[in-house]
Amino acid sequence: MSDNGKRARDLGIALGKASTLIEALPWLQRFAGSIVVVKYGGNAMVDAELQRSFAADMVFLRTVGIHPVVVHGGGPQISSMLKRLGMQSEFRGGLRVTTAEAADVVRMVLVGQVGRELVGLINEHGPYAVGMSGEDARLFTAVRRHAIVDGEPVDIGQVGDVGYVNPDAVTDLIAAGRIPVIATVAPDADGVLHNVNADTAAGALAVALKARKLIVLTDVEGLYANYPDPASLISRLTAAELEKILPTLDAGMAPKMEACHRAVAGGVPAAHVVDGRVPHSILLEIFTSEGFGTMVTP
Ligand SMILES: Nc1ncnc2c1ncn2[C@@H]1O[C@H](COP(=O)(O)OP(=O)(O)O)[C@@H](O)[C@H]1O
Ligand SMILES: CC(=O)N[C@@H](CCC(=O)OP(=O)(O)O)C(=O)O
Repeated sequence: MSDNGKRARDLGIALGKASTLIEALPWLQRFAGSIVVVKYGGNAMVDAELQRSFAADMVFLRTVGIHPVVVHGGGPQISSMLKRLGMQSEFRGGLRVTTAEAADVVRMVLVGQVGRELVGLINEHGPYAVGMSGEDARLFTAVRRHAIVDGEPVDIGQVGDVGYVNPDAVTDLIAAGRIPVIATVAPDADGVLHNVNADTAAGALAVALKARKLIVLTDVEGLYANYPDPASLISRLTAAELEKILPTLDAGMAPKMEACHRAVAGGVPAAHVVDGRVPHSILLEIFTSEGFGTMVTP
């Protein structure tokens, strides 16, 4: 390539970067000062490089004046620990059957392992992340729930929905410029520990915090009308449209889409499912005009 050709190419690349930055301006203005709840899922968190880019994204959001709140899962990590301990691990209707012994392992893995690792990765950038669980300052009060299998309710032990949220501890951390990193175990009204699905908890927390957005990361591009046909990816749907297809969804997607529905029905202006396998997918969703993944609106 000639010198002129190289210069033209370099200029083209530089202009492309500048246009990406300027495209972000209206979104930076729109979302400054608002809370974004991000659900970081087990399957999108198994790759070390992706974990690092996720941590950088959270710090990026904080640095531009958005308040990220991380709710994390850890399903694969819990399954692997239960296996190491020689304990059975079974899912019914997308939820883990949780005995009292298993609930202790869930807490140990989510709070003591997955949460700690995420906090550590974010804090490589500065003293930002503080880990907590649904047990801290009564953040979540769980109510026992059943799994629905073939249309019938089935007892699956110490598994809870979020009955009540007291978000004060989270808002205190936000006000102090921290990034809350939340594990989703929670006591019920009698103090008994329950295992709460992380998508479910993120939806309930987004409502309680009056978040501007809920973003659920996963290991597919978004919601497919005809899973796994890639041509059937839904980029946008309303809560009413989602309500119609919720009963038809498979175990993996059901809690995510239910959480999006709960958030939007509870006043959150937009809920998104985005591909956590793509580095910086959260930034692409928030700061580009096209968005990314599936968006649910009221
Ligand atoms: N309609 C659908 N659209 C997209 N994914 C679906 C759909 N139905 C089922 N799935 C499955 O749901 C999975 C995501 O759920 P899950 O594995 O529980 O995620 P995570 O660990 O991120 O919480 C996808 O990998 C996909 O296999
Ligand atoms: C009741 C229930 O199923 N709880 C989940 C909690 C963790 C979770 O939700 O993790 P992911 O987001 O990685 O799936 C579990 O035990 O696996």
